[in-house]
Amino acid sequence: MSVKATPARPVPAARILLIGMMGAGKSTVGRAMSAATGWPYLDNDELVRRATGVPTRRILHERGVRALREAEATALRLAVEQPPPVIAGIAGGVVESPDDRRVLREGGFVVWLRARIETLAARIGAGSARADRPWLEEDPKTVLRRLYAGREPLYAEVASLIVDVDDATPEQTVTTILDTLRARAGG
Ligand SMILES: Nc1ncnc2c1ncn2[C@@H]1O[C@H](COP(=O)(O)OP(=O)(O)O)[C@@H](O)[C@H]1O
Ligand SMILES: O=C(O)C1=C[C@@H](OP(=O)(O)O)[C@@H](O)[C@H](O)C1
Ligand SMILES: [Mg+2]
Repeated sequence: MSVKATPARPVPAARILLIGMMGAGKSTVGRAMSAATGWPYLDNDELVRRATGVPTRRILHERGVRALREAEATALRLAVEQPPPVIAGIAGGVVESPDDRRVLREGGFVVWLRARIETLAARIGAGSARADRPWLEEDPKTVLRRLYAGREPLYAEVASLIVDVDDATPEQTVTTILDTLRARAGG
């Protein structure tokens, strides 16, 4: 399948907030969208480091899950303060907080990159992608299933757009999102 190299019309400036489970492709799609649009991409990991001075993995190991969630909630608030156009990759777990769901809904165009457990496990179950994800020290599929069961309705609740990413390249997902923004702006 070919991907449009040049958008038919300019995409209206937006604050795009990418959400979804770890391994859904938030960082990859965010960077591909940045390359396609020239808009800046801010990743949760980078925002956490900016807010706390410490990488996400170290926060988890040294201060625990509560501290990591707090840092990721702060990162979300930094993301929604950025003037559009901007793209941000939001931590997978922030939807578990009602307050953070409100910040998401009010903060931008929320895109849920939805993927099956099998897709997530295949993408993060091995190699450096797994090493970077402290949550997956047990069996990845078991962890993913448990987390996803609680989060699926919450992602649905906050999403402005849902994109199924299982069979899409990052570039195809970018095109889907940008086409939707253009269409919603009347073009
Ligand atoms: N559409 C895709 N097809 C195949 N692999 C992908 C796709 N999107 C991401 N990946 C791979 O999956 C892994 C996780 O992607 P990443 O962007 O880090 O996800 P997230 O930020 O949502 O946790 C990376 O190794 C990445 O290269
Ligand atoms: O889903 C989660 O609970 C988490 C996902 C990770 O980010 P990615 O979604 O970029 O892997 C990171 O925020 C943290 O380890 C928690
Ligand atoms: Mg990521």
